[in-house]
Amino acid sequence: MNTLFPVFLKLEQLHVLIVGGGYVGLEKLTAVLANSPQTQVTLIAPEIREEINELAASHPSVELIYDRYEPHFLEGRDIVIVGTNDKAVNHQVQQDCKARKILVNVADTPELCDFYLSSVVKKGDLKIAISTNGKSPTFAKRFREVLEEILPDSLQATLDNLQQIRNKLKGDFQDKLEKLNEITNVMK
Ligand SMILES: C[C@@]1(CC(=O)O)c2cc3[nH]c(cc4nc(cc5[nH]c(cc(n2)[C@H]1CCC(=O)O)[C@@](C)(CC(=O)O)[C@@H]5CCC(=O)O)C(CC(=O)O)=C4CCC(=O)O)c(CCC(=O)O)c3CC(=O)O
Ligand SMILES: NC(=O)C1=CN([C@@H]2O[C@H](COP(=O)(O)OP(=O)(O)OC[C@H]3O[C@@H](n4cnc5c(N)ncnc54)[C@H](O)[C@@H]3O)[C@@H](O)[C@H]2O)C=CC1
Repeated sequence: MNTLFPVFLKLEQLHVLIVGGGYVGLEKLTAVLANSPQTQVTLIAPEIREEINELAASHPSVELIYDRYEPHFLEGRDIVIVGTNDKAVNHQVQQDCKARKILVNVADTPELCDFYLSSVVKKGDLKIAISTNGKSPTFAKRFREVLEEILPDSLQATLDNLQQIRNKLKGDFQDKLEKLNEITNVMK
């Protein structure tokens, strides 16, 4: 049973810390910015990949710090993602976050994660997050590709129309609900 509880975070209202500037740091920073490009992200590592520098150059809200992890970097952070190549450091970050009640993702250690990243399907305003409960990220990636392929581009127009209708509908909550259920019945 997959007991993970899905939410869609307003990440652009939060401050994210990424510890590690290698492939994992790059992958996670890319995932953050692809969804929430204006997120305040601080990434710290003694060595930082060139691609991360390029991303930071095109995203003013990303700050890079060339330093080793120290607990004081957690100050003011809401969410932390850690993926250094030093397991002891990753573990230390996780413990420091736990002590401060900051949610933490330890990229290659599911048992130390408070949350997992998901594969994300996007069609305009429609967003679908996929979890395999950590069983197979590669399956999640492939399934994302399948959904991206089959979802029509016209979905955005449908959502825009439905929003207009929703805003125009009069009556109480129950009336609106019935009307919207009726209109969208064709989807079944
Ligand atoms: C638990 C979780 C925690 C977390 O990282 O949040 C986790 C853990 C681990 N990933 C590993 C490996 C890989 N991860 C990917 C890719 C993605 N991994 C992502 C999420 C998650 N990965 C969380 C569970 C999500 C779920 O429930 O399915 C995605 C969806 C989101 C993202 O990272 O942005 C993103 C796809 C995005 C997309 O394209 O749609 C690929 C494939 C590739 O890169 O092409 C590989 C190599 C192939 C393979 O192993 O499958 C390893 C082994 C490390 C090792 O062997 O050392 C572990 C550790 C372990 O499993 O123990
Ligand atoms: N490359 C991949 O796709 C995956 C890698 N992993 C594992 O994740 C870990 C990281 O992988 P990569 O990013 O590829 O490694 P990498 O070697 O490319 O990068 C490691 C990063 O950690 C930083 N670092 C080291 N000590 C630090 C400290 N004390 N404080 C802050 N930053 C520190 C380094 O400066 C560097 O930026 C490895 O243990 C790897 O086995 C897990 C899943 C996938």
